Amino acid sequence: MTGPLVVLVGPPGAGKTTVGKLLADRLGTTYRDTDADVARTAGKSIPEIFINDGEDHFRQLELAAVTDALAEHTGVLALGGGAILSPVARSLLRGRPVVFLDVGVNDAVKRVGLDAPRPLLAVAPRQQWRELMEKRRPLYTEVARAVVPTDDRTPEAAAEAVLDALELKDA
Ligand SMILES: Nc1ncnc2c1ncn2[C@@H]1O[C@H](COP(=O)(O)OP(=O)(O)OP(=O)(O)O)[C@@H](O)[C@H]1O
Ligand SMILES: O=C(O)C1=C[C@@H](O)[C@@H](O)[C@H](O)C1
Ligand SMILES: [Mg+2]
Repeated sequence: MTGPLVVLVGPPGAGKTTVGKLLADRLGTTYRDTDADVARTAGKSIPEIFINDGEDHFRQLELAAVTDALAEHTGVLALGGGAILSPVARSLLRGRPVVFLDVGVNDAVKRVGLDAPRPLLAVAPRQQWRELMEKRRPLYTEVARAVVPTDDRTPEAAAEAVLDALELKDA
C-alpha cells in the first residue's frame, strides 16, 4: 500500500504537529497536517469553522481532508485530534503505519495552554480534555500500530521513539 510513511494520531497537545515536523526533517520527507488542509479549503481558521459552521461541518471537511491526504501523501501525516471519531476514517487507517502519541491530562493541558485556541477545550480545559480522552482512547488505540507516550519527553525524544516503534531508524 503506498501512502504516508508515518501517520500520527492523538489528542490535542500530544504533539502531532510538533513531532510530525521533526519526523519529516529526520526522514527527509514532507509534512502534511489535515488541520492545515481543512483551514485552507475552508479559507478560515479552525476556531472560525467551529463558530460559523459548527462541529458537524468541520468533521465533514476533515473526513474529506483525511481521505485525500491518505491517497496522495507519501511523507509524514498528522491527523486532527478528532479525525478518528469517524468510522470511515478508522477503516481508511487500517494497515497503515499509524502511531498514537499519548499524553496525560497534566502535560496536555500545560501544552495546549501555551498554544493556539482549541475550540473543544475552550471552557474547562482539564475536564473537557478528560472527557474527550475517555471516549477517544479506545479509538486511538484501535487504529494504532504503536503507542508512544510523550509525558516528560521532549518533542525530539518523542520523534526518536516513533522512528524506533515503526522501525524507520535506517530509512
Ligand atoms: N513533547 C513535548 N513536550 C513539551 N511541549 C510539547 C511537546 N510536544 C508538543 N509540545 C508543545 O505543545 C503545544 C501543542 O503541540 P502540537 O500543536 O504539536 O499538538 P497537536 O497534537 O498537534 O495538537 P492539535 O490536535 O490541537 O493539533 C505546542 O506549543 C508545542 O510546542
Ligand atoms: O481533538 C479535536 O477534536 C480537534 C483537534 C484539532 O486538531 C482540530 O482538528 C480541532 O480543533 C478539533
Ligand atoms: Mg496539530
